[in-house]
Amino acid sequence: MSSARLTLDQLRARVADGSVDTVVLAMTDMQGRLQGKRLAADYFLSDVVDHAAEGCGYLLAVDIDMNTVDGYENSSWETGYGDFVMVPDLATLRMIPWHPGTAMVQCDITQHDGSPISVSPRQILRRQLDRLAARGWQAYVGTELEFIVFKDSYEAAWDKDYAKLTPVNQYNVDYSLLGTARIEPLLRRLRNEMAGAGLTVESAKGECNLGQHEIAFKYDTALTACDDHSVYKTGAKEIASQENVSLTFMAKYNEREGNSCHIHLSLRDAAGAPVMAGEGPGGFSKVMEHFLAGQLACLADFALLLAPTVNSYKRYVPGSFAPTAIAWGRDNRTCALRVVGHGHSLRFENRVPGGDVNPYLAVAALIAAGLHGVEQELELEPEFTGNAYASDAPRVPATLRDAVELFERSEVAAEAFGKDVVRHYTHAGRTELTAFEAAVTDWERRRGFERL
Ligand SMILES: NC(=O)CC[C@H](N)C(=O)O
Repeated sequence: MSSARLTLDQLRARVADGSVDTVVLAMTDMQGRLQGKRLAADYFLSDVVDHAAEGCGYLLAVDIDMNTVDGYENSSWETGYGDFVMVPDLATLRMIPWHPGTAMVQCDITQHDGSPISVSPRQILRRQLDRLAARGWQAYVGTELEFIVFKDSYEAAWDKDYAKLTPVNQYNVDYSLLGTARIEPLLRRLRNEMAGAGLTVESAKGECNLGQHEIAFKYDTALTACDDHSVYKTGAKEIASQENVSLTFMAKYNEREGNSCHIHLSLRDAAGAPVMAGEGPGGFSKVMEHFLAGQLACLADFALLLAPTVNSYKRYVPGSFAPTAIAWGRDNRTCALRVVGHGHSLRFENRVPGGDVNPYLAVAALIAAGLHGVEQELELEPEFTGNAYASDAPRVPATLRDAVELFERSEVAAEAFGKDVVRHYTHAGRTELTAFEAAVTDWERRRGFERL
């Protein structure tokens, strides 16, 4: 456990001496957002630690706008929109340095009888981690979120309909120290306060789009990496808001470079020895060959879990550093799957997810894909060299509609995640498509207002 994490005894001591008065009880919803309640710290200690708390079951059945959506099995008007149980996972207890006197705990979501709610993202990941554990393996994960910062506050951005915002940099600031210096007070707060929340910060760097930046955190065990990702994403927006600016993780803010969330994954055995490194070609083990072959085999089927919105698919543009080709290469940024490192650090990077990804669902998808490759002993195709944008390799699905249909039909998905999970997230995808089709966009107005 990182030293910045809190034990329950440490929390008790801080509540007793008055340095903590609030505990945020948080869960990650389908969209990857932290939802929950702010609890009086005394109430958390006296009641919630032992008896958990309740939240409305619709938190795993609404759309991004918090609209009720018909057709979900877990929660609906028919079921009376009753509560589920938010069970704090005390291993996630941490300070939230950007709010005074505040700690946070993240939750598993269960029925009242204690059985897990299968469509909860954290549970979906746990199920895949259990499958790995049955083989004696543990996944290590790093998620790399990019974001774009604007001088406008969130409220001002809303009032302007998110048009004509002012990015904090006016030119491409990829690796630019001048570029990061422009917003170092914000970046420094993000780095230091995330460290205070228990994340291990590595670095911040500028990126290609105007005002685009990335902060890198050290990899961790898969569940912790996803928990931390959720805390960071919410926290970054909260800190930006305190600084009177806004930042977005949306996959494609404009027609320039999108916001990626590359996900790195490696496996270790119970003794901590690398599972992916071996004596085979390229220093790969047989497990690595099969696991990577599984990624190639399932990427299109599982794209919905890597790219959940209409907007996600706009990133996949040739020459944008976002992938279009389902291929693997060694340190090749034109492939969806980029293999890097050796020995302990040998891992693959899946470059498909954007900043709108739900990390629990994406990491679950990567593990399920890998295990499919291992179970079926899939043979790994030769490494791709050169420009995969110009190759005839299979393509990353081009639209959310394609991804929904592929996921719905996928036998591997039904087997790995369960049919209820496939139905649930297929329905979420279709809900998003229906909302999009009902929207009249600024693009349509520009095309049609005068000229048509
Ligand atoms: N650092 C990079 O490779 C850039 C990634 C690019 N911004 C994307 O959306 O995929």
